[in-house]
Amino acid sequence: MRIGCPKEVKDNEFRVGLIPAAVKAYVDAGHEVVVEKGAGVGSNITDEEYKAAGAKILDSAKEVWATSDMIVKVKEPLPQEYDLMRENQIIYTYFHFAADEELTKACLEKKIIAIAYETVQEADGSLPLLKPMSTIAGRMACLMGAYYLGKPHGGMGLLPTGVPGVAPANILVIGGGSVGSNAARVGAGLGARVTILDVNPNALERLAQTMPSNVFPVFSDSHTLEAGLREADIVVGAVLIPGAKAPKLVKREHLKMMKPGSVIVDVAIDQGGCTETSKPTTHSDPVYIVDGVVHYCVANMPGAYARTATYALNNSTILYGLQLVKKGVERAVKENPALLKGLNMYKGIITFKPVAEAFGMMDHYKPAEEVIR
Ligand SMILES: NC(=O)C1=CN([C@@H]2O[C@H](COP(=O)(O)OP(=O)(O)OC[C@H]3O[C@@H](n4cnc5c(N)ncnc54)[C@H](O)[C@@H]3O)[C@@H](O)[C@H]2O)C=CC1
Ligand SMILES: CC(=O)C(=O)O
Ligand SMILES: [Mg+2]
Repeated sequence: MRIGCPKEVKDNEFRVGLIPAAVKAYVDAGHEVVVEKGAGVGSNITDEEYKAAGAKILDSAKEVWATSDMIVKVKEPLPQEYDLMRENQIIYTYFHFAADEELTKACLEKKIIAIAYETVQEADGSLPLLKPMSTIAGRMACLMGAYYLGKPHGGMGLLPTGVPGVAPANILVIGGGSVGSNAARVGAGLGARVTILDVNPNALERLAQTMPSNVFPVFSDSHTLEAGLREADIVVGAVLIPGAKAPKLVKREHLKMMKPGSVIVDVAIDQGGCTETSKPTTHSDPVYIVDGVVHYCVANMPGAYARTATYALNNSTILYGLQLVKKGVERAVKENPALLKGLNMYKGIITFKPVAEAFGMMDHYKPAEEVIR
């Protein structure tokens, strides 16, 4: 198989789909790897390092897309990449289809095979290809919140650590999975009082056992959410129903109950966001204000810490990527139920139900098990 890695095109996206060690692993398995010139620069990886690992460097994204059987990326294809996708091409990347109807329709029309990192799911419910980036975005969330609490950045002017004689911030984290637990830990490290909400009793139990004493795991319902929003200086949106549009838990009317100059960091924005007033923003223009509340909704947060993120991502993607190329996509997903869950689209058919449901496109849906026999 020929594996291609184009340079990312999203705003301030410095990650790259392959590291040199991953290139070497594919080459050692008997495959060919092509990398777009300069694709690794944002993660401090040179073309020479890719060449030394066995890759061929191509001058343009067009050549990479045109000649590869499998594309390995980080972010979803953007509109300028839609015409580069080819029928039957495997695209192995984050898609977050349920938040993006235009992307869903473009990929269906192009009849690609979409293996979405974010829905590859092991039997224990874990999301091994989302987790490394959730860890990074979670660790960033309270730092971003802290920054935007600063008066020059639109916030109320509260230093989250507090100082002797003045109380620290209250932080509300909605969702206690990978993003939420990492956000809570960093928030606690800053010295804030952290409340973390979840609906899963097992998640609450795990948090209660592992979190520092200034983190309070609480069951999430309309009352605890409202109480948390009223007292919060920073809110972190970290809920997920895998592959589905995020539930809009924070409503427009909630903003009026919140403190003026408080900050919402809606990490769940890549699945549409868990706040009614959230819309995706970029690293170049990360925040906007609604009803006095600062909204930070960057959909590719880990792109800012690309060196760490690229390596963390590859540590997980290579295991499943090798299965795809060694066995071919059909046999690989048949033999590995975790990868089957990652199959979101197969040659013009949606194979992941929450995506079809998000856009009323059930007529384009067939279960993955039926499509791959
Ligand atoms: N913006 C960005 O750059 C990034 C965004 N993300 C996104 O962050 C989101 C969270 O990801 P993870 O933490 O990995 O997911 P996860 O599956 O580890 O955790 C989600 C948690 O939300 C909880 N939950 C579901 N419904 C809830 C409700 N109604 N109230 C309270 N809790 C609820 C679940 O029980 C679960 O514990 C995802 O949308 C993910 O794609 C992840 C990385 C980067
Ligand atoms: C998960 C995701 O959307 C990201 O890392 O950018
Ligand atoms: Mg998008």
